[in-house]
Amino acid sequence: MKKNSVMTGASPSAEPIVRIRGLRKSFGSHVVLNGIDFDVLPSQVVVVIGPSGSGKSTFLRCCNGLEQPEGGTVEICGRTLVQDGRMLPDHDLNALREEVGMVFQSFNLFPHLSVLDNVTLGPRKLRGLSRKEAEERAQALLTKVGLAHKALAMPASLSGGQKQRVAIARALAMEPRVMLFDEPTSALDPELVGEVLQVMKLLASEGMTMMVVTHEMDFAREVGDVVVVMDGGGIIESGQPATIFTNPTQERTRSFLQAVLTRA
Ligand SMILES: Nc1ncnc2c1ncn2[C@@H]1O[C@H](COP(=O)(O)OP(=O)(O)OP(=O)(O)O)[C@@H](O)[C@H]1O
Repeated sequence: MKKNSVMTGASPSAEPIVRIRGLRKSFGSHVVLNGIDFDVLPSQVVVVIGPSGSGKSTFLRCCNGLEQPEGGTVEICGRTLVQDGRMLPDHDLNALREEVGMVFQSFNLFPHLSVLDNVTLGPRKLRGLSRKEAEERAQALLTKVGLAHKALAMPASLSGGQKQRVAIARALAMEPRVMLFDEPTSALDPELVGEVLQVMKLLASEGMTMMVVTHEMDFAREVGDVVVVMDGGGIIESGQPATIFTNPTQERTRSFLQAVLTRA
């Protein structure tokens, strides 16, 4: 079900959950982010698209402190993660990171732990939940992602789509305020993409605040409240999917969309 802006509560006057100002990041002399300003409002689904190498993943990784920017500010839930390129000290950084769930292209499950233990580890170790509490929460989340029957399985026995759904359950177990998805379906065989997108659509319909880097244009069009187009280290335009996909203001957006949609 596609949300509307009333259901999302994402009114322009709402306080942003993620607030980014002047974000700059380089690798050596290569400027990857050239001063990004952006807000993510509660319950918004922001889909970040753009050509390969345009800085999408780096942008996302700066939003939970996985990359250290040289300049600019990132605030999560009103607390400062990075200011003028300086990160929070480790202890505070870890606490703030718990507000931000991240799902990677490559799943990153712990291979030596069962599905259930993958999902309970964070809440037990970082949130101090008892095993019983953590397992109850994990079972509910595994049910939500359609994998209750795999609780005792090991990651190696799962398909890529199942691994990614476990990774989503694991991130949700920390009860994050915002979920970041970095190309969550790019490593999957085409027939497994749908089951992961379905879970993401469910989260969106429940009002989860999400930032999603993806090459899945149908997802961007159907589920995104805002589509952000990156190119050359900056946001070249952003807006509602209907506008971005039918009437982009930038020629670069038009040619990018033409290229990916023709390829699909
Ligand atoms: N750790 C790193 N060290 C050096 N260069 C890097 C590093 N991470 C990213 N880059 C470079 O930064 C640029 C942006 O990379 P990024 O992964 O953010 O782009 P992207 O838009 O997500 O690309 P893709 O769609 O191909 O994943 C690329 O040129 C990449 O090679």
